Amino acid sequence: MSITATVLELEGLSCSLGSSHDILHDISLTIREGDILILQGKSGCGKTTLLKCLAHLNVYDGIILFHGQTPKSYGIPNYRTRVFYVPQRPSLLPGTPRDFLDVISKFAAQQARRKSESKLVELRVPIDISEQWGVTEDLWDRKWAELSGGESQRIALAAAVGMNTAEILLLDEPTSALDAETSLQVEKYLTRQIADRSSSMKAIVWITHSAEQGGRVGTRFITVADGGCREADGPFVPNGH
Ligand SMILES: Nc1ncnc2c1ncn2[C@@H]1O[C@H](COP(=O)(O)OP(=O)(O)OP(=O)(O)O)[C@@H](O)[C@H]1O
Repeated sequence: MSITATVLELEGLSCSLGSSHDILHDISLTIREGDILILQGKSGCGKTTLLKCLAHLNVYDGIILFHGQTPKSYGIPNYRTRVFYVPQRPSLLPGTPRDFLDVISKFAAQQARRKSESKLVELRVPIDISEQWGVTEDLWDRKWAELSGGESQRIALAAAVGMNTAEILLLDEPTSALDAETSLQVEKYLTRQIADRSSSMKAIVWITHSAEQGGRVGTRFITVADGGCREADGPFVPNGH
């Protein structure tokens, strides 16, 4: 029996976002190589809050370990290029997608230097991926705020996967603004990346409200409720339908 490597561990994670009660309370979870972990639950139950804790974007109590070390030990910007959060509404980001790519590429280049790799950071790759998903290159130079929801989702995802720095992708309803055909294309691309051993991407934590999508892409299924996480055998289908 092969033992799959642990990538990310949470121990006793709680988060209150400054309110008087915990939104998430004492969550422990292990994410392993090859996991596509589906996060489900009612609106407002804390799914995005959990994703943002994993990305070290929220203040939390408890421990997060990435390959056995804390996010701070990597330097937070470097950690965030490896545990990469793709927001539900990238349109709230400042500047243009190309500015975003420049920032990630600087961290990717630093990462490569640290590992003494000579690999060039190839900025064309994310643009080429987005073109496969129907986004033309000129949109990379528009302000995020001037893109449609679906355009900004595809561009943010293409940036996240195309830089080949992310080991864990944290996806917040990544296809909610896409048509069915493009959603399927994106799903196929992401699941292939996880199966491809030469890809840097080892696991995905994926929020979706669609049980069908969860069933197509997921390998593990977590329901967030009452501040905690419960693992199930399959996607959660509301009202048993
Ligand atoms: N910055 C904040 N400060 C205080 N409370 C917040 C903040 N952000 C979110 N909340 C609250 O935390 C709870 C969890 O929100 P969260 O966005 O994590 O839910 P969610 O499960 O992702 O919801 P949805 O499915 O609607 O996107 C909600 O009650 C929300 O109102």
